Amino acid sequence: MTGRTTPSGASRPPLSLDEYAERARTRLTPAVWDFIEGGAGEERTLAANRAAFDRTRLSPRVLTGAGECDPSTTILGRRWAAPVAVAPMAYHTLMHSDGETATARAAGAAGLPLVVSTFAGRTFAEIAAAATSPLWLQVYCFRDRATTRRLIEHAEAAGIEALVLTVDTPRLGRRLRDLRNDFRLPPHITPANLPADDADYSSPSEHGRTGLDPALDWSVIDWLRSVSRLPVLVKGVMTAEDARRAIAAGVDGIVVSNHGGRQLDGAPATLDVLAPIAAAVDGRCALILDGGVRRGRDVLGALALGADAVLLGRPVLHGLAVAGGVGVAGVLDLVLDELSEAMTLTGTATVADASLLTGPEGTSPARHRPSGGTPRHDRPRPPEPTAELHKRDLHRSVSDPVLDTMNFLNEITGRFPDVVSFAPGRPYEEFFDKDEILDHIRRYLDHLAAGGASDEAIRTALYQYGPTAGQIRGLISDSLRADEGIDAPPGAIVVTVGAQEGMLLALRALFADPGDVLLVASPCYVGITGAASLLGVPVHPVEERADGLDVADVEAAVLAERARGRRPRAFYVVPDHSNPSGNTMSRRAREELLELAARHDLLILEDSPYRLVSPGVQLPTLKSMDHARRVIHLGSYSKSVFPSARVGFVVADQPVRDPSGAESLLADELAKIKSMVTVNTPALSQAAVAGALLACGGRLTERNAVPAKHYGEALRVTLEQLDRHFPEDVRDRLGIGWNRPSGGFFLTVRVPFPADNAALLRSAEDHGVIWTPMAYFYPGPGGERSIRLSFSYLSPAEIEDGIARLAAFLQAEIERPGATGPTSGRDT
Ligand SMILES: Cc1cc2nc3c(=O)[nH]c(=O)nc-3n(C[C@H](O)[C@H](O)[C@H](O)COP(=O)(O)O)c2cc1C
Repeated sequence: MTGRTTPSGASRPPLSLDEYAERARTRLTPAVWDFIEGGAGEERTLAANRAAFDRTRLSPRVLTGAGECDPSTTILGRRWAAPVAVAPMAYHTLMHSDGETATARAAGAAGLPLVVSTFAGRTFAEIAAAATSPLWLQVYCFRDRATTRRLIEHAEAAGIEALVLTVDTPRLGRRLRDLRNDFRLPPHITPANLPADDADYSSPSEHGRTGLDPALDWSVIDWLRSVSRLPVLVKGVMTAEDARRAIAAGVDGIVVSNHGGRQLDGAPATLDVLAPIAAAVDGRCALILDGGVRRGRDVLGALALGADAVLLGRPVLHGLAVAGGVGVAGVLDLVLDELSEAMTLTGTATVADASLLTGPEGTSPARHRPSGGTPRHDRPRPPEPTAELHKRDLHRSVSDPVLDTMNFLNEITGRFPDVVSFAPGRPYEEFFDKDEILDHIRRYLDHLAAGGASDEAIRTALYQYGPTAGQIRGLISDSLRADEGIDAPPGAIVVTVGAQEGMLLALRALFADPGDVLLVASPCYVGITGAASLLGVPVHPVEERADGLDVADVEAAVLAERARGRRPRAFYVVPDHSNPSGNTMSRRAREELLELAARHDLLILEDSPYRLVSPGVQLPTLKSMDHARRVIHLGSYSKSVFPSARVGFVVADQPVRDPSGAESLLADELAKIKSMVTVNTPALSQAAVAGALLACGGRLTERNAVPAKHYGEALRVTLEQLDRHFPEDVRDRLGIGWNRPSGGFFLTVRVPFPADNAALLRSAEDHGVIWTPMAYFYPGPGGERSIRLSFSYLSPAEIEDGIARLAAFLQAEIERPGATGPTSGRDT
């Protein structure tokens, strides 16, 4: 260790990060010192960062019984020894020839992550070989996106775990010290992970001006997601509003940063903007702060104001300059030691408790006020600390808006119980008889007895765990043959808890590689996109045209994904009376889709729950037309029997060969997965559905003749009322239109204004009618000016009343000033 010589002649390690800085200064050339130490302009922001921490006061708390403190924390699912990581900084090789490898080794020894700069001086492979703790990549987005993409791909190949997009650098700030020094990198200092071609990296500011993309907007997050599946953080957010935008863009974390005062001089100190940003973020993603952290207690101060962790910048470079990796280790150990001291003296047992501390010159939060003069024996026992979970530590799907889609609707329905609701896609309740369910179960038991089953066997079938793939597969197989022309042996069927479980099983089994993509017709039933989100399956929406799905669009999507190096694995579609659009694929389109599937080795997930409750003759299912076993058919009895049974099924007759050459069916593999999901579909539910199938000889079309007529009538009344309120000339003038499905539960109405949650609220509040914004069903942008009307749950009289209310709402909305301006997304 290179320490200074004390008056007594002994060399001692630095006792503070400032001492490290002092020693580093003497070891570096003035120009390099200025390069790392300097800020932009008059360095007001640089100074403000530190001053904000200097103002911070932490109140000591005594006799808390906290004992040994635990500074460890979990960020993006990984345990860190303390809430500190090394900030991304260019060219560690300027400080020491080992550069980032030394830093990575020291960070690993301390159990802290390193954020590797786009301009690292050592290669990702070298850094990864030295690292033993998480590595993240800081990303600068270049004008040439291909360079950025390759950078990310190389980093991913080396095992980088997250991307930190720096968003405060459309150009480099004017750093006067560098300008005065005419600072240039020595020829041997180059960015090891960027192309060494014609780019001149010697002047960072000059390269920044020509290389960095100055026109980035929030869509860059989508772009990053399209090139990488890694978590994405944005670094450089300084306002609550931008934090909200970042969350809306789907980031996994935010770094509150002013780039260590090196960009906009005059920007506030990061610590000063932290609290409002933390309030806006509200635990929805990881929140990290950097700038001016120079002591362990600064870490605690940032945590107290809502940060989950901090990045340490310049002090790491100081350590590196002083003694290479040993110096970095010294710096990190010192910070952790100081943090431990601060935690212990403030009675902060864990980092979660840090939120209870005082902020800068703040006051102690009420939770920590002493309990006053209450006599000891009367005092209530302090409450047991409850386990507190953070959303950011949960799987990212729980923050996916898809999984939240229906919350707003439910909330509105609860608040306005008297509205006419065109929202729920539910069967009409008048068709249910409270005693019929018992008859169904009785009939099934009689059927088992008639088949020779003993009382004991029947008892077992009803009360015990059952076969995973289901116990009514024979009846389902017969019914599919009678009703749908689908020839599926019982062994090719798995009985599921609703079609929803079928989707989950099929996706889990089929999507084995991160490059496998699910294509979906869009707008799309949220059950499938939600399941894909749970499983981390990437989704590529294929947009329906006004008159339905065009198979050429599916092919274009297949080719586009192939060009990106991903494998389109399956296409999900509701061919008949689709939810949500109501469209039906023509026979020709079905044939074309099957041909396309054969041509491109694509599987089709066919989901068709509305056929058997729709009037008239239905087109053949894709599965009945499928002679090459390309179609996996997802079935549901929710509409054709009743939804509370939660019984569905999958027909998966695809042969699966294992390495020894043995063959099974995909259904067998799905059953294995099911054994770890729901074990088996409840026997009671299967018995009820079986009884219903037996009652009609498996012919659900016959059983549903009356409901199908009713739903057809509901559709007719809905269309008739729309026509009545908006005759052709009126609807053309107003810019309103709708499709005319031939069955199902839904239709789409196009409107000339944004049909968003705010409009829905006005519709409920002022006009007593509810519908579903079509945008809910688009995996990407789209549907902003369309609504879904569901007519299945309403009587003709309610529909008549509801459409009159809807007409009044549409009229009022069109007359609202500015309501019919353009939207950013596509309309349907
Ligand atoms: C020499 C130096 C190089 C830097 N290079 C980068 C970089 O390549 N990418 C980036 O996002 N931030 C970069 N930063 C900013 C840091 O990541 C961080 O925001 C800042 O240094 C934190 O402030 P602190 O140094 O006061 O701790 C750099 C900072 C310094 C001092």
